[in-house]
Amino acid sequence: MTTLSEAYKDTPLNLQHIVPLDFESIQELPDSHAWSSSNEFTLPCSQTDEKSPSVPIVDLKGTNLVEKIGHACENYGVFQIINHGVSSKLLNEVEYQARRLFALPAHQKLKALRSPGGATGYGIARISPFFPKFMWHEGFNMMGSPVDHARELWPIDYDNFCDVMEEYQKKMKSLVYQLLLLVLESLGASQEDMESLFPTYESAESLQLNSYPSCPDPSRAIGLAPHTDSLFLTILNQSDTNGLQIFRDGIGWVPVCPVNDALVVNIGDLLHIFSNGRFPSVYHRAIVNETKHRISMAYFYGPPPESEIAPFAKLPLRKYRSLKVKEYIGIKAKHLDKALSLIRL
Ligand SMILES: C=C1C[C@]23C[C@H]1CC[C@H]2[C@@]12CCC[C@@](C)(C(=O)O1)[C@H]2[C@@H]3C(=O)O
Ligand SMILES: O=C(O)CCC(=O)C(=O)O
Ligand SMILES: [Fe+2]
Repeated sequence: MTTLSEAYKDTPLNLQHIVPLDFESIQELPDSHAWSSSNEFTLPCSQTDEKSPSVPIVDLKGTNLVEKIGHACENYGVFQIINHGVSSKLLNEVEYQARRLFALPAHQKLKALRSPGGATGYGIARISPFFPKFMWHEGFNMMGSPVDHARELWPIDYDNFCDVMEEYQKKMKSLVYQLLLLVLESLGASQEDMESLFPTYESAESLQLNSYPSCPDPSRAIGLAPHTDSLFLTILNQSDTNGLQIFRDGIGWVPVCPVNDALVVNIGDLLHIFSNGRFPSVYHRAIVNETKHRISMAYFYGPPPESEIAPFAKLPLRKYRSLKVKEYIGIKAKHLDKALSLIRL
C-alpha cells in the first residue's frame, strides 16, 4: 500500500526549494523574496462582520446544513464553520505548540528538515519551484505521528507537542468526515453510496503548520502564492490574524476574515473531480503583514492514495477521467495549476 508521503517521492525537490530563510536575522526584504508589487483592491476585513461575511458562515448546530453547505461549495468553494465541537482550548494549544516550534533557532529547526523526496518535516511550501520568487513562509508538515521529527527538534521534551498534534488530528478527522457526509449528501449521494465510496477507516491525511513572520515590506511579499489544495477538504485554523484570501471570478481577491473560534473549510481538487466541477476547488493565497507573526494550521483530508477517483456516477456528463489518487498527486506535483485540465475528458 502506498502512503500519502510515498505518493510524493517521485517528484523530489532540491535543497534550494526546501530550506527556509532565517527570518529572524533579516531586516529588509531580500530580492529573492520581492514580488512585483500588487495594488489590486481587496475588501478590508473591517467592512465585514458576522452578519455580512465575505464568505458564508455555517453554524453546525443550525438547520438546513446540507442546503447551506451545498450552496457555499457551489458558489464559493469555501465557508467558515462555527459550533464545530472543537474546543477553543485545543485550538489555542495547537497554535501555542506551532509558535513554540517556529520560535526555535533556525539551526534547531533545520534538524527536522524535510528530505528531498520526503513530504514531512520542516521546510518551504512544496509549490515553491513553480514560482520565480520565494514566499515569506516556513512550514512544518506531519503525516501520522509527528514523533520522529519532534524528537529531532526537542530531544527531551517532545511529548507535549506530539500529544497536542495527535489529539488535534483525531478531532479534525471526525469533523472532516462529518463535513464530507454533508457535502456528499448535497451532491445527491445516498447513505449507502457514501459508506461504499468512503469507508471511514481508509484515508490520507496531513497536518501542516504554517508560519508567516512579520515582514518588513508586506506589499511586495507573499505568504503563500495562489494555489488550490489537492485533496478532498481542508480544515484551516487561521487563528485571529487575517491573511487568507480567495479568488472569486469577476470580483478578485476576497479576504476570509477571522471569526473567533471558527474554522475555514475549503474544497480541494479531488472533490472538484468527484463533484464533476460542480464544487470547484478554490484558488487561494495568504498575504503577510508588518507587525504580526501569523500562524495557521491546515488539516488536509482525502481518499487513500491507491483508490480510484472519478466524477460521482450519479452526476451527468463526466468531465474528468478516472485515475488513482496517487497518480493525480504525481500530475499535480509536476504541473500544478494545469493538473485538472490535464485529466479533462
Ligand atoms: C497533503 C499535502 C497537501 C500539500 C501537499 C501535501 C503536504 C503539504 C501540503 C501543502 C501545504 C502548503 C500549501 C500546499 C499547496 C503546499 O505546497 O504544501 C499544500 C499541498 C496541497 O494541498 O497540494
Ligand atoms: O495560512 C493560510 O491562511 C492558508 C494556508 C493554506 O492555504 C495551506 O496551508 O494550504
Ligand atoms: Fe491552501
